[in-house]
Amino acid sequence: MSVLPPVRKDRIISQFPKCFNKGAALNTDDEFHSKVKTACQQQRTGTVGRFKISKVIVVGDLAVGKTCLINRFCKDVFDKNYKATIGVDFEMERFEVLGVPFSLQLWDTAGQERFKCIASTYYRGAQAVIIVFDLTDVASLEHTRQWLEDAMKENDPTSVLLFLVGTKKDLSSPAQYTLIEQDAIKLADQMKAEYWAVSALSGENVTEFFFRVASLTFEANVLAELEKSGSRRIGEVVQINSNPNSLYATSKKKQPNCCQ
Ligand SMILES: Nc1nc2c(ncn2[C@@H]2O[C@H](COP(=O)(O)OP(=O)(O)OP(=O)(O)O)[C@@H](O)[C@H]2O)c(=O)[nH]1
Ligand SMILES: [Mg+2]
Repeated sequence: MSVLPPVRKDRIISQFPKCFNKGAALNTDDEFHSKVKTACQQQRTGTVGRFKISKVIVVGDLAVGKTCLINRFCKDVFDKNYKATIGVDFEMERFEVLGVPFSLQLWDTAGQERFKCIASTYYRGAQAVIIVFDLTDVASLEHTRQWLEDAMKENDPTSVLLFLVGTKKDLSSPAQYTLIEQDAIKLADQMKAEYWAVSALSGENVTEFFFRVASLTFEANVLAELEKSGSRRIGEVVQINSNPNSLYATSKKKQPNCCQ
C-alpha cells in the first residue's frame, strides 16, 4: 500500500524537455533514450521509481537568487526581500517521468562565506549540481569555476550532471544579456555543463529548467541501472536453487541408462 499521495498533475513528464541553448546542452535529443522508454514501458527501472531519491545541490555566490529559484519552482512564490540562507535548506519534489515516480531532493546552500563550511558538508553524493550566477553581475559568473571545483571535491565528476544557470533575467537589458550569455555559454562548454537563463521574479524558464534537471537525472539513473544489470533483466528475481541434488537429478535424467 502506498502512503504517498499521487504526484501533482503539473509534475508529470511524458515528453523529453528541450534544452535551453543547443550550443551549451548536455544533450540535444528530441526524445528520451529508447532504452529508457522501453525499460519504463516494461516497468524494468529497478530501484529508480521505488527507493531512489536523487540529490541535487544548488551552489553559487550570495544573493544570486538560489533560494528564490527553488521557491519559485517548489512553492510558486517570489520574495523581493533578501534573507540569506544559513547553512542549507532542502525541498523534496516528486515527479512522474514516463509513468515512473521519481523524486529530487533539492539542496539550497548558503553563498555567504561564513556559512560555506557548513554548506559544503552537504555536497557529497550529488547526482546533479546547479551552479547559479546573477546575469547582471559578471563577477558572480567568474566565481562559478570556484563553486564547481568545491562541489567536485566531494563528488564523482564522471557521473554528476552539471547545470550553469543565470538568474534575474528580468533585470538585464537585451544588450547586457547578449554579452554575458556569450561568456556563460563558453564557460558552460568548458565545464561540460548545460546553460540556462531564468527569472524567479517572472517565472521565465523556471519550470522548463527543473523539468530538464529531473528528466536528465532520471534518464542517467535508469541507464545506470540498465548497465548495472548487464544482460540480466532489471527487476527480475534470480533464483538459485539451493538443493544441489536437483542439478544432479536433472543431468542424471538425461544420462543414458547403461544398465538396460
Ligand atoms: N529581479 C529579480 N530579483 C531576484 C531574482 N531572484 C532573486 N532575486 C532577488 O535577489 C536577492 C537574493 O535572492 P536569494 O534567492 O535569497 O539569494 P541566494 O542566492 O539564495 O543567497 P544566499 O542564500 O545568501 O546564498 C533577493 O532580494 C531576491 O528578491 C530574480 O529572478 N529577479
Ligand atoms: Mg539562499
